[in-house]
Amino acid sequence: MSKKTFEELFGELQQKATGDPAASRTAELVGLGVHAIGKKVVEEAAEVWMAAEYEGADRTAEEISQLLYHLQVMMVARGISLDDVYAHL
Ligand SMILES: N=c1c2ncn([C@@H]3O[C@H](COP(=O)(O)OP(=O)(O)OP(=O)(O)O)[C@@H](O)[C@H]3O)c2ncn1[C@@H]1O[C@H](COP(=O)(O)O)[C@@H](O)[C@H]1O
Repeated sequence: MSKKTFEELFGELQQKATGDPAASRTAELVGLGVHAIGKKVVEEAAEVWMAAEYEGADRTAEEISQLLYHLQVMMVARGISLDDVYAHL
């Protein structure tokens, strides 16, 4: 199992965003744009909901990680920093 913090993943995604879309899912998604990323955010949010209602904690945690990943990709695509988000927490 890989372990990284929310902040470490965000730094990695910022680096990957300008890389080769064939080699990086992040670069591919950023290239596809906000509309495509938004659809993934909604899809992953629904999967979190379904896992939480009908599956175990491990599956729910996995879906939450995928939702957080796609939210971070949206942040990178829109030029939103961690501090921009933390300012609202
Ligand atoms: N944490 C993630 C991560 N979570 C989810 N995903 C992507 O989200 C997908 C999960 O969504 P789905 O279950 O809907 O999969 P899918 O149906 O195949 O997706 P679609 O092709 O239909 O959109 C995975 O297959 C990955 O493509 C992630 N892709 C990358 N990361 C991390 O991001 C970093 C950079 O990754 P790259 O940009 O790929 O180098 C690395 O540390 C990765 O571990």
